[in-house]
Amino acid sequence: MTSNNEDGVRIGIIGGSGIYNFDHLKTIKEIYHETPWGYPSSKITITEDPRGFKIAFLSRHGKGHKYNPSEVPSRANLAALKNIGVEVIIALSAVGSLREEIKPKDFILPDQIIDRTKGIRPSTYFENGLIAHVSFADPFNQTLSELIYKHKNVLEGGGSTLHQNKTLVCMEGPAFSTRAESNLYRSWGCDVINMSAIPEAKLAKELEIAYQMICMSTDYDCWRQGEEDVTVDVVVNNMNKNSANAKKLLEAILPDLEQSLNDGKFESNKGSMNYSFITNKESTDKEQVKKLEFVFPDILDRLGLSDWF
Ligand SMILES: CSC[C@H]1O[C@H](OP(=O)(O)O)[C@H](O)[C@@H]1O
Ligand SMILES: Nc1ncnc2[nH]cnc12
Repeated sequence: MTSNNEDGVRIGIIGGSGIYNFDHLKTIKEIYHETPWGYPSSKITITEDPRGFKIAFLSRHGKGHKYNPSEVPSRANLAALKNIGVEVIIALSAVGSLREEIKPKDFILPDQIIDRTKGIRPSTYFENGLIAHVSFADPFNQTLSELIYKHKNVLEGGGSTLHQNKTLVCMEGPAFSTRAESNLYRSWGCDVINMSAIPEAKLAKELEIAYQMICMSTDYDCWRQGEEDVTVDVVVNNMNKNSANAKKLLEAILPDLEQSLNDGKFESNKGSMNYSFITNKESTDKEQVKKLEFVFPDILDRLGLSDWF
């Protein structure tokens, strides 16, 4: 399978609960292709901004919100975006707040994750005879986080605050947390909670994509006395209010992001996986290498196996 980046798309946006399209930009086309890891959760919409820059939008839970967080085909989602040329992803997510000072309708840029998923989500491209261990010490891209944070005043005008460098706990779901769990996460130093950052952030690292999640607070989960416990109703109501702010923030970020891409500020991710492969040549599985060509067209060169096919 070959790379398909003739559209020159370099930026991807993943929409979460309550954000199922990015329709204030001009739609150029929709793409829905199968990847070696199956179909993505939705068509990818290729849009063009006023400066002629192409942006790919993908809905994490699919049209009409049909995949629960454990079912989201994250490997296909990230592979499809990488295959069309995406180098940078901004992922949107509705989160619960575990801190008094992070109010519903505030936005958060996490810099750390605690993984409380249960191992039931496929979360690597490197298995079955081609193994690699990616460095995941810093799950988000700090350059991207800084770039987004510079535009915090876009939100402050509307009374919301943008918080930076917070710790996100990603739980399995789909049921929300018990009160004891919510308090436990607070005692661990977690600031916000969702069900979506894992494996998305891991897979983005494996694909050498600069990835930052913009979290939008919708509720105080269930730890806060006197506050309504989280329900889908509360999340959806507050996401309806958050989505206008999310689009405003994205509009402010995009010109800056495009300039940074043109200036090569995200080049350092490229080639980072070269230090992660561990399988020796004799034990490497050819089928697995073929599969990975979809996301790494130069995988044979990288593995020193150019004489293979
Ligand atoms: C609809 S409430 C729980 C749901 O909301 C968040 O989704 P997303 O991250 O895609 O915005 C959270 O992670 C859960 O999946
Ligand atoms: N309280 C919460 N727990 C997990 N995911 C969420 N998404 C929005 N609010 C949430």
